[in-house]
Parts: sequence; C-alpha cells; structure tokens
Amino acid sequence: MKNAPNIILVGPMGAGKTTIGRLLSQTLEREFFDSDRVIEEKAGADIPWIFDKEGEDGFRRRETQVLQTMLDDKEQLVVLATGGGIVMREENRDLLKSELMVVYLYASVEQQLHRTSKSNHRPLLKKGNPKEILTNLFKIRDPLYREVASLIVETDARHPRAVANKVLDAIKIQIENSESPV
Ligand SMILES: Nc1ncnc2c1ncn2[C@@H]1O[C@H](COP(=O)(O)OP(=O)(O)O)[C@@H](O)[C@H]1O
Ligand SMILES: O=C(O)C1=C[C@@H](OP(=O)(O)O)[C@@H](O)[C@H](O)C1
Ligand SMILES: [Mg+2]
Repeated sequence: MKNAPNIILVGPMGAGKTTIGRLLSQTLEREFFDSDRVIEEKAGADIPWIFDKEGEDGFRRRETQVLQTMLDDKEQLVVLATGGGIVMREENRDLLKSELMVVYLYASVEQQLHRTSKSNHRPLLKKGNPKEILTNLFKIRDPLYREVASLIVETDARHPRAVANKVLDAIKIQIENSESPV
C-alpha cells in the first residue's frame, strides 16, 4: 500500500497508539514517528522532566511544533502516533482535520486504566486518582477525538495485531474508493 496517506493515531492514554503505530509502520514499510518520542529527542529530556520544568503548557507548545513540522513535510508519508492530549489545541485539531486518515483508537476508561498502570511515565496520571483523571479527560476529549477522526476503531477486546488489521482494512477500502472511476 505504497499510496496510503499519512496515518495518524489519536486517542486516550493507553489506547495503544504507540503500539499499533509501530505495527502499522512494519506492515506498510514506512517510517514510524511517535510525537512524544520526537518531543523528547528535540528537548534532550523526557516527558516527566518537561512537565516538571515547563508545565503542561510548555509541553503542548512543543507538541504543536512537532505536529506542524511532521505534517508540513509533504515528501515523506508517515505513520504518526500522537499523545493523548494532542486534540486539546484548536490549531492541532485543524491540522488533523486536513489529513485523510486520522484514526481514533477507542478504549474504555477501564482499559485505559489497566494499560496505563503498567508504566509510570505519564505525568498527568500522577496528579491524583488515575481513574478519576482518566474519566474526566475522557469526557472532555472523546468528542474532540471524534471531531478529528476519519475512522474509529474499538480496541478493548482486541489484540494489537487485530486492531492494526482493522486499520489496514479501512485504508485499503479508502484507497479503492478514491481510485475507482466516477
Ligand atoms: N489492543 C491492546 N490490547 C492489550 N494491550 C494493549 C493493546 N494496545 C496496547 N496495549 C498495551 O497497553 C500499554 C499502553 O500502550 P501504548 O501503545 O503505550 O498506548 P498509548 O500510546 O495510546 O498511550 C502497553 O503496555 C501495550 O502493550
Ligand atoms: O493524554 C495526555 O495529555 C498525554 C499523553 C501521553 O501520551 P500517550 O497518550 O501516548 O500516553 C503524553 O503525550 C503526555 O504524557 C500527555
Ligand atoms: Mg503513546
């Protein structure tokens, strides 16, 4: 599927954006970027450090810069996993809405909680009760993910490979439709 567009994954923490993005990039033989990793590489510091020193605002500024730079580059088609808060800024949502394949990986709060409990590199979840935090963020962000998404894929009871296959099937259909004569 060399002609597949940029594939951009959005969704809450623990939806599997980083995991699924990597799988998609292997199948499509295309470079994989995770906006969180790009931010860390550019800053020379990890996300907890950035939140600590610059606050969430500083992190969001860096996130917007990375998104703009990645989507500006029309030479290279990519698989891009974003961070769960990418939809908070309107300018980011506008950028995402201009892309052909933005996939909302849906996960229930229960699954988000279970999957994020395996690591402790998410500073927002350290500010209080993770279940309450994830519930509140989900109320605000779920409509925003839906606003930018061209496809929604349920991940709760699906193995990562099955989630990736759902995305690949949808891309195939989109390419077939865009290439069929009118
Ligand atoms: N569909 C899935 N089913 C079960 N576990 C998953 C699934 N997708 C991701 N995971 C696991 O959940 C954790 C968080 O995944 P990650 O890709 O970092 O999510 P995100 O980038 O959306 O925050 C990882 O341990 C990963 O292995
Ligand atoms: O939801 C958020 O605001 C965040 C999600 C994280 O990425 P993941 O969604 O990949 O965990 C990371 O960008 C940062 O900790 C903030
Ligand atoms: Mg991630």
